[in-house]
Amino acid sequence: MTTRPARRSPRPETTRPAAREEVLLDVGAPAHGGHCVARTTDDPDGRVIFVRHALPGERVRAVMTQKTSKIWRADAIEILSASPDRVEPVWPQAGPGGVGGGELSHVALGAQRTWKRWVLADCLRRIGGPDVAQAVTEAAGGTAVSVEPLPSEVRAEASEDARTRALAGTGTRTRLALTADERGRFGMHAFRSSTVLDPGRLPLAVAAIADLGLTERALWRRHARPGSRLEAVAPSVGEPLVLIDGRVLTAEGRAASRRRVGEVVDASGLGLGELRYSVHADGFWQVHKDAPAALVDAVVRAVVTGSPSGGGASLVADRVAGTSVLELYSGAGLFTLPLAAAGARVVSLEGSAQAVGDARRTLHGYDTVSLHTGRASARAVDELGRLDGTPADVVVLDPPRQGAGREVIEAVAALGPRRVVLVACDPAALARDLGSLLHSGYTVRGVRALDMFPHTHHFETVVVLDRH
Ligand SMILES: C[S@@+](CC[C@H](N)C(=O)[O-])C[C@H]1O[C@@H](n2cnc3c(N)ncnc32)[C@H](O)[C@@H]1O
Repeated sequence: MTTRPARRSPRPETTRPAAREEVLLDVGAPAHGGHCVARTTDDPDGRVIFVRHALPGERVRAVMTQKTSKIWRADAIEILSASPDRVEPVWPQAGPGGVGGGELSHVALGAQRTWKRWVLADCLRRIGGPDVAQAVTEAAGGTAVSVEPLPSEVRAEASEDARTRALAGTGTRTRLALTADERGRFGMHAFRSSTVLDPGRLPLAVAAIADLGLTERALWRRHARPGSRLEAVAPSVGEPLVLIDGRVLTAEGRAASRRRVGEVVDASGLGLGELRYSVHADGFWQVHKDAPAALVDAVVRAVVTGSPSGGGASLVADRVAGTSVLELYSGAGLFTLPLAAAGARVVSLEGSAQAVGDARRTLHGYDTVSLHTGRASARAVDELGRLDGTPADVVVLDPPRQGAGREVIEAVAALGPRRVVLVACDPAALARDLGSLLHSGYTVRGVRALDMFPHTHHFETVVVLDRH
């Protein structure tokens, strides 16, 4: 997810307990959503409390933050016995009672990936069921799927400089959203709340955004009303842009003449050189600076070889030519371009007309591509999935957080492509979508998980399935 944190529906205001209530908790395994399962120390069989800012194996003092008939939540405020994986948080303002979006910043980066690995396996088992869990484990070589770091984190974690290692996973977000408080100062929402807090120096953002002083400088406040939304974008080509309530500004705060930015993705590992995109500054684009290249590599390899991993530069141009691909949830054409450049015929479907407009600009030179605007549905899959009357060879899906859902997945299976490549930013939705595919004649061939959102609980998974 994400992604630029996707536009959200109105924030669920946490049902805070009327009086402050503190509890002592023994913390168990991580659960999907960035918290751990915990129970009070005096009642190990008692009701589960989902605790944030803690680590498995810790004993913590926590303050209850939500108590409903369905869920009890708490924030760890004092660590009574600390996990060896606990570190000085890279973003203290995202700690207990703080802003959302950095909920794992107290966890060593390697342990964050172990956490996500556990959550993926747990979702596959609990939500997908034993067949789904087993199919994915077998495709991963008989073990739980590892969540891999992206190149920036690999470099930072291997650094000889302790400070660089400690800051690994920071400075990588090229998109960021803020909201103005009642005084017009830009900040971030507290977790599950409409309250706007000062997020500090925005450590997860790339330097080009962090250096804009978005939360401090009067330059930006001048354009704000209470509740104003600010989006900052640091593209791979050119200067950053700042959008305040849709108005586009340069890094100096002057009105900008462009709404689109250029993005370049290095696909030389696939033998495709540099891919050039044109995208609206407020449109969807993968937020980690390494994510577009990592995902393009995984998805194109998956389409061609059945495995999202591996090397071999010349593999694409040799083997994708003539392949027909139906791509659903195609955004601004992140995967459409390399697939077309490699010689595939691509029919893509995307819900946002603006994103399809961007893809048209990027892909204007390709007559092997047909771009459609519309909602992914069984009917759309049926209508678009046959190229020259023959079902597409491969279907690529990269749905939003809620997943593709049974209707779309069953329509894909009914179309009968020989291969399906499913990209998922939510492991629970992935488990559901995989369950539908496995029960419709597909088998898992390859899987890869990428830590595209360090210091949060989010990650991305690419799964390849072949028809049996
Ligand atoms: C996770 S993004 C992936 C985009 C692209 N693959 C990328 O990585 O840049 C999901 C995309 O699905 C689109 N979308 C969301 N719901 C949709 C729906 N019901 N039908 C079609 N597209 C949808 C969104 O506009 C967004 O562009």
